[in-house]
Amino acid sequence: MTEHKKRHIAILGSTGSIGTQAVEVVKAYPDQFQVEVLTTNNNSELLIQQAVDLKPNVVVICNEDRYDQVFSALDPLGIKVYAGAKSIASVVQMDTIDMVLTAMVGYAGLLPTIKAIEAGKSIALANKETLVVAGEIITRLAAQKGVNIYPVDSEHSAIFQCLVGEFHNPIEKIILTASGGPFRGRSREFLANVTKAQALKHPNWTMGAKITIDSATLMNKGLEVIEAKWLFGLRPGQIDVVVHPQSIIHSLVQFEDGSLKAQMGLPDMRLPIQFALGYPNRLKSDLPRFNFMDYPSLTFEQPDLDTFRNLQLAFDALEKGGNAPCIINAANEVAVDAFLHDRITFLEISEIIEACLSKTAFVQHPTYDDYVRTDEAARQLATERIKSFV
Ligand SMILES: NC(=O)C1=CN([C@@H]2O[C@H](COP(=O)(O)OP(=O)(O)OC[C@H]3O[C@@H](n4cnc5c(N)ncnc54)[C@H](OP(=O)(O)O)[C@@H]3O)[C@@H](O)[C@H]2O)C=CC1
Ligand SMILES: CC(=O)[C@@H](O)[C@H](O)COP(=O)(O)O
Ligand SMILES: [Mn+2]
Repeated sequence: MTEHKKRHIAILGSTGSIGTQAVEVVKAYPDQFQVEVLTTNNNSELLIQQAVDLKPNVVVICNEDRYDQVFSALDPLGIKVYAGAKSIASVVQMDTIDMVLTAMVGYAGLLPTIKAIEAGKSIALANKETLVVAGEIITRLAAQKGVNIYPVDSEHSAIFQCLVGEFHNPIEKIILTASGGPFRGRSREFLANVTKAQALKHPNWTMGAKITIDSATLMNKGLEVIEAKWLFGLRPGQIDVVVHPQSIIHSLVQFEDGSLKAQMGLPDMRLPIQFALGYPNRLKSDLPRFNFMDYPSLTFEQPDLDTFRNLQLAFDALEKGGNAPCIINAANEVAVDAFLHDRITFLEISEIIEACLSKTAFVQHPTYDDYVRTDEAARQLATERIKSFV
């Protein structure tokens, strides 16, 4: 990015946790960024507010029932308004966009990311589910189109930051840090009775509900292991997880000479967001600084894979390959939603994912259509399984 040319950004999921922080970042650097597109699922009020503030060319509201409300607020300002999920997949291809930040949650991120890459847009990737579901076709397509994917996820941003200046040096392994979530150190007996209110209390990060539950089950770390494989071209044996309850070291790279590089900082997503949006420049910021005296000990533990089954299931899916990660992602999305609606217990989340992994038809070399079919089949199986619990 030159100092004179603004980067034109589409923020998909602008009303969520990452989306609102991205809006904060772009507002802090008006000479660096121009927002072209904002999208939301349902949150018409916040979308209107953001659009009045940032004056994008286009907004998309997925929920078609709210189109009229958004249109009547934004059309007089000359902002185009579209409705429906399909519109997101087409607006990302607009000529005026340089970079697409994928900050929507879940499988819904896959198609817009494919369309954005097809149109040659740089990707700032928060939506880890995209790479979990279809990492092979996404990375192949990005390579074909010469598109860079910049990680936003804090661990992957940390690894990317460690790799800057080292891209010619092979990685021996990476170490993803995990907070351990709100139930770190707890037994399965304890987990049997935990509530959604307890699971939604992340010790270090304020995030959307789905990823917060994933952190509590350690599925977030499992998804991140798979995300890392595709982002950094690693074999399963090159990815370790260590529990680091303070979330200060965001992850590490070990090189072939044995040297370890880590990226550290206070847990604040605005930093990885602005690193991805501004790459290769580090933008001067007044975000709070880390003080060693506030953290007299940084500690590390082994993850407990017997208690937190989801992390093991994600390693299993990674090892199996093909559509297995797509299966666990779909089952997890359905199970987490059911847990958030008090329809299943915390431990039943893993039971559902395990059942879907063993019962959904396996495809070794999936096409995009295979992923769509796998996602549907695994969701259906998970839904049936949930009904059988009631
Ligand atoms: N939050 C964080 O700190 C981190 C998040 N991530 C990843 O970033 C992504 C976003 O997470 P987060 O911001 O926490 O999530 P949120 O739930 O806070 O926000 C999700 C955003 O996506 C929109 N959205 C939800 N469902 C759909 C859909 N089906 N189609 C289109 N848009 C949709 C939401 O709209 P509405 O407001 O109407 O619901 C909202 O704007 C996830 O993939 C997550 O794993 C990664 C690292 C850290
Ligand atoms: C902020 C971020 O990147 C999250 O993915 C975070 O890592 C969640 O923390 P844990 O999954 O380690 O609890
Ligand atoms: Mn993360």
